[in-house]
Amino acid sequence: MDISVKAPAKINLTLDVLHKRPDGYHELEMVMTTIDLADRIDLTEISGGIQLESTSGFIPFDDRNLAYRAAALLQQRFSVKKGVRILIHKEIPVAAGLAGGSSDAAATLKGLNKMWNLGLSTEELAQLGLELGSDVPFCVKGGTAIARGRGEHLTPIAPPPPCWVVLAKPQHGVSTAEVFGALDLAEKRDQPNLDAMVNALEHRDFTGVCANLSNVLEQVTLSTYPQVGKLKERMDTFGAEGVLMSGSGPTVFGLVSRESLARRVVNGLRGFCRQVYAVRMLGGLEAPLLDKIRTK
Ligand SMILES: C[C@](O)(CO)[C@H](O)COP(=O)(O)OP(=O)(O)OC[C@H]1O[C@@H](n2ccc(N)nc2=O)[C@H](O)[C@@H]1O
Ligand SMILES: Nc1ncnc2c1ncn2[C@@H]1O[C@H](COP(=O)(O)OP(=O)(O)OP(=O)(O)O)[C@@H](O)[C@H]1O
Repeated sequence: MDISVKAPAKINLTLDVLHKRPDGYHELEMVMTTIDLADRIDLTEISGGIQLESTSGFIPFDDRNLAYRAAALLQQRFSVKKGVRILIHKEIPVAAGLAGGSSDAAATLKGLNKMWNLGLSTEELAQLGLELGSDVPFCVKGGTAIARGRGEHLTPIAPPPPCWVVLAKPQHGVSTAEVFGALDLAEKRDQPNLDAMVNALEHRDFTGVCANLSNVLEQVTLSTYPQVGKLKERMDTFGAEGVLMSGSGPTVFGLVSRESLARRVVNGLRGFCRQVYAVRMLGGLEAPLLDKIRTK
């Protein structure tokens, strides 16, 4: 059986770091949502082992790849003898703060659950996903959610109102571990107003969503990479109605209510940045409409 799974990127509408935990991770509180910028994972059953190919040369092809590790985890945990060839059609920029690798891992877990008839629930897949990375449980479930803990305690909330998301990814990538490592929790920081964001989402209040975009990691990444700040300024100047860095960065996103304005922002940014995209929010649409697993 061949299976094809869509693996959408996420953005963080808010991101707060509450404290550092004894296990070295940080306790987070954030609002995450999926967007219609997606990799596609094609899975083909083979007699044994794991083979991985990708349209992108920028990702590892061995057991450092999160999709590879997702397949290996299922093989080991459930004594699966069958193998799989994984083809990753890469559209999400790498090391960008958009959870590209995590979403590939989540899609691989979901696709192989079906291909190998494992009968695992979404909750069980999310728990397995946490062994691969903090963003994987959210990527398994999708939609729009408050994420707490390392990112695995998920409360579904209302999706953002329909709008355009313009993304600009500077040429360099960013290491998530380095950004968390450079965060000084003793320093005063502008913490997001979670209630105000949730309220704006519930009321489909686009202006309220834009006004409450906030990410405490932004200042950390920005101080190492001033280009991120410049991109934010330009996005704002060209007319984006709300602008923020996603996750640990360096991708900057702008929310725009009208398509014509989204085009203007994209055209404006193209002179400064090679990787610019305009996509729609998914945020909850994907569950019924796209879900996602197509059997060929
Ligand atoms: C920044 C976010 O993208 C926000 O959505 C995520 O928190 C990062 O998720 P991720 O890339 O799946 O992160 P992981 O692969 O689990 O962790 C990478 C590194 O980030 C740091 N990390 C990550 C998550 C977390 N809650 N606390 C941390 O301190 C740790 O140093 C860890 O070694
Ligand atoms: N399938 C994959 N796709 C992209 N990167 C991968 C993949 N598997 C492993 N990686 C490695 O993971 C690192 C982070 O890449 P990724 O694109 O997932 O970052 P990110 O979008 O910043 O993630 P997050 O937002 O979850 O922190 C890269 O250095 C890359 O080499």
